[in-house]
Amino acid sequence: MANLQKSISSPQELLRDKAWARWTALVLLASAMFFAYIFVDVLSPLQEYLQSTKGWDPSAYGRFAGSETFLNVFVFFLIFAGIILDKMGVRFTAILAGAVMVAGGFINYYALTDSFMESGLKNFMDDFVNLPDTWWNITPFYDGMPASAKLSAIGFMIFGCGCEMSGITVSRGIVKWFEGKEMALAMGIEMAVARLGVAVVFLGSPAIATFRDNISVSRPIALSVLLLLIGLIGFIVYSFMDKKLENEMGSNGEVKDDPFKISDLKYIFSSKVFWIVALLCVLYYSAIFPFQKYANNMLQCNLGISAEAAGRVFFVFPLGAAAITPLLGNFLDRKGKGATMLIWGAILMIICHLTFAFVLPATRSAVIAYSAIVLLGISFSLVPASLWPSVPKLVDNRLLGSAYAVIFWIQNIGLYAFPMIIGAVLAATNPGVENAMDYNYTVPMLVFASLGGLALILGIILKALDAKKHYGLELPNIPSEKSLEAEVESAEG
Ligand SMILES: C[C@H](N)C(=O)N[C@@H](CCCCN)C(=O)O
Repeated sequence: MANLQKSISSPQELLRDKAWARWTALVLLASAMFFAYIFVDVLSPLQEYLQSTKGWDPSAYGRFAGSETFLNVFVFFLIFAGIILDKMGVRFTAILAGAVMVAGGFINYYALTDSFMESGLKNFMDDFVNLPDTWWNITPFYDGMPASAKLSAIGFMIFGCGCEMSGITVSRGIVKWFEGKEMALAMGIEMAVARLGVAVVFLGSPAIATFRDNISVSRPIALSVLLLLIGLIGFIVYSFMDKKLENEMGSNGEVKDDPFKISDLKYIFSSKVFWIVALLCVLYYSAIFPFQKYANNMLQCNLGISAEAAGRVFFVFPLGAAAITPLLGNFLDRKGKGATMLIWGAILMIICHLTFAFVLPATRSAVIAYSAIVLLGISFSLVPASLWPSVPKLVDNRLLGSAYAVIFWIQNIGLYAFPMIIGAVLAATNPGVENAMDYNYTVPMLVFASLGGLALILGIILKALDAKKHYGLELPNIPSEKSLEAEVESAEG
């Protein structure tokens, strides 16, 4: 109805009504996310080389990997990012987020260069950036951690602020350009492009690091900082389009929201349906991204194969998700069924993790491994394709940036905690195991399956609540011609 009212009161065509313009805006926003996701995982396939050339043992690597979410979770950066987004708008926040990613990326690159190793800063990091390594220590540094890992962690945590800030800004930007149009398809394409970034990196990063048999871990990271810079330029170009659209909206009598006030955050925090979505998000994603960190080794242990071979099996996961997410987004735009898709996504995830827990160790079958990974890819399309486009149906537009930010913040807590929890569970259930190929992953996989079980319960509650309160989660984003005609008739008479 809101869209219909907008179209009744705004006869002049806006920039976002032109297909070429809104899809160009999407290309600019999605490219920046593609480059960001490349950076997120650029070092993931290089663990072995980080150890041999920079002395990073598994704990140094683990602390570095966990640092990405540190400032977002513990310094509440994501909450501030949401407030900045709602107060300052998409274009300011996009450029800020892009610049923060470049700055963090550059620090991470510098930490891995020879110049850093010869600098006074290295000695400073060795001597002064130390914290006692006790069991409760959740900081990204510990005494004895290589200086390059410490500075990399600082760079990565700054990058993580920019990356998550970009994530919420891009979602907000897509709503701005695609609301009432192909919104879920656009979000699906944006996420698909990001997944391609992850797939590209697992093949490209080792090839670039070992170019001409001269191993350099700083080479792929230098290239990805360059890509982040291109992403920032994309955000700057986007900001001109955003400005033009906003000017048109102002001069066209387009619905103007009340300005955002921080006290309005109480509407988000007091909304029951918002909490259900946020909890569903943290439970579901905690069984996906942290699983990704252990998947290679889990496949190695269950199938008795090398890390490279396991990587090739797991490669179909981001690729499959990239292929299916836009199709499901398109389905959601035209047919709806968002809450049902969330439920099916959780069911498929439970089946996959239970297969990894019980069936794979018993059969050691590559066919079963591939089938489960493909199913998980479908699950990882169903949930993101329906979750993110559903948020605008639950939250007022002017609070949308903050709403995405709070969901990301809660999700980031899970993303920070679960890699550690799973590591601890793996160690506790495999006492005395020394060879990394000999781990039994049944209990960790059961933990992931339980997260899926809880997400499923929340999905069912969400669907029931939607049926009662009519949020429209099961309705299409693009109103059918019939329903538009009916609305026009009722508006006229
Ligand atoms: C990790 C990040 N917080 C996240 O949730 N990413 C989502 C995409 C959210 C939409 C970004 N515009 C993902 O599925 O990767």
